[in-house]
Amino acid sequence: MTAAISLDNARPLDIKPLPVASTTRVGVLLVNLGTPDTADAAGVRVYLKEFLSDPRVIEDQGLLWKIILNGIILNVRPRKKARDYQSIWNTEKNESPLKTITRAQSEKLAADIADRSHVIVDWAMRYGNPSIKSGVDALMAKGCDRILVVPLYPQYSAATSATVCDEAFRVLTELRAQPTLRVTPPYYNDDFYIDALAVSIEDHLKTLPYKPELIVASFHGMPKEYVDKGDPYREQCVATTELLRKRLGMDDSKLLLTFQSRFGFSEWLQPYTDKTIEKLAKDGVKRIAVVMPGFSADCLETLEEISGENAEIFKHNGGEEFSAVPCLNDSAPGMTVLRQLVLRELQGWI
Ligand SMILES: C=CC1=C(C)c2cc3[nH]c(cc4nc(cc5[nH]c(cc1n2)c(C)c5CCC(=O)O)C(CCC(=O)O)=C4C)c(C)c3C=C
Ligand SMILES: [Fe+2]
Ligand SMILES: [Fe+2]
Repeated sequence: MTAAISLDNARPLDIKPLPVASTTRVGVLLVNLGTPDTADAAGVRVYLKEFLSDPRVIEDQGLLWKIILNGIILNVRPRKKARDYQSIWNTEKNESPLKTITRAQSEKLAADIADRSHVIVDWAMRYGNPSIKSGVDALMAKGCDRILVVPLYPQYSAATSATVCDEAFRVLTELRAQPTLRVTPPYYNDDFYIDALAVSIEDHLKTLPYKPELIVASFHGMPKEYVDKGDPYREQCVATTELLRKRLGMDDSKLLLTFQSRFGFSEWLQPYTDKTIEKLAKDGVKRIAVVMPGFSADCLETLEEISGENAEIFKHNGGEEFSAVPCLNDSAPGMTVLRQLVLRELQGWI
């Protein structure tokens, strides 16, 4: 996988169109990570149990892990995390922001490509609801015999992208008449993604009454061991950050790369976001902005952990101004990313 990492993001989009396959309908299924159905301990418990029982996420699912998960984590963590979810919950729709935003992305993408009337767009969550199975069933019920699965992660990791594929293909194992599946590749180095990130940062900075001294690009972390075993995730985060630096004309002292959301006691990818932010404040940096390029939608990890916890860490240690750049979400630049990615990968099908 290492050889596949590329900083060459100049792939043209005007590739000669392939001959179009004769098909009934084509489905596009956007898939994000998943989130609890309710912001109470019971809802978070169900979600965490499914998530943390996935061997793509916790690779060692041995007896010791089962004891820790069922005996400690699922008894302690849901109560605390339920409070965190309550602090960001979309009370109007009674759902987590990750669901609201993924649905909006799906609806806008459908409207964006409405001129291709035989394409149907839907969305799903890898853990929780709506499930990948319900998404595949719904698309098939509408006559889709080809489905493009879109893992909503710019950088590939086995813990995110691969487990979406695992589940999509597992769903197909239950079918006699299967639809044909395609999966979009990671888009960590595509021009349209880097441009959208740059525009979203520049637009956000214009809204601030101050100029940040530097920007922290914080990606979700993972155990270092997974990368040591060959997961290309870190290299793709590095590539995204380098391309973004180039695009914004910043060096590594002005656009820092960090990893957040450490879980458990093993070493995760470093530098850690919270430790970096603490050190910056202690070193006298007063104004920072944080961007989270690895999240295609705002969620617990961006809204609570970064905008809440990490802003607090910064200010507690002497920092003065902290601002988080919203994720691409269903913004115009964000929708351009999804449209370009999907239309490129649908070639030959539409
Ligand atoms: C070993 C555990 C985890 C790995 C590996 C991991 C990788 C990973 N996760 C995301 C994206 C998201 N993670 C989110 C929440 C979340 N992540 C973990 C653990 C691992 N993630 C947990 C236990 C949780 C739940 C919250 C908590 O208990 O701390 C979310 C937010 C979901 C939401 O409801 O808003 C996202 C998104 C990526 C991209 C990634 C890749 C390395
Ligand atoms: Fe996570
Ligand atoms: Fe977190």
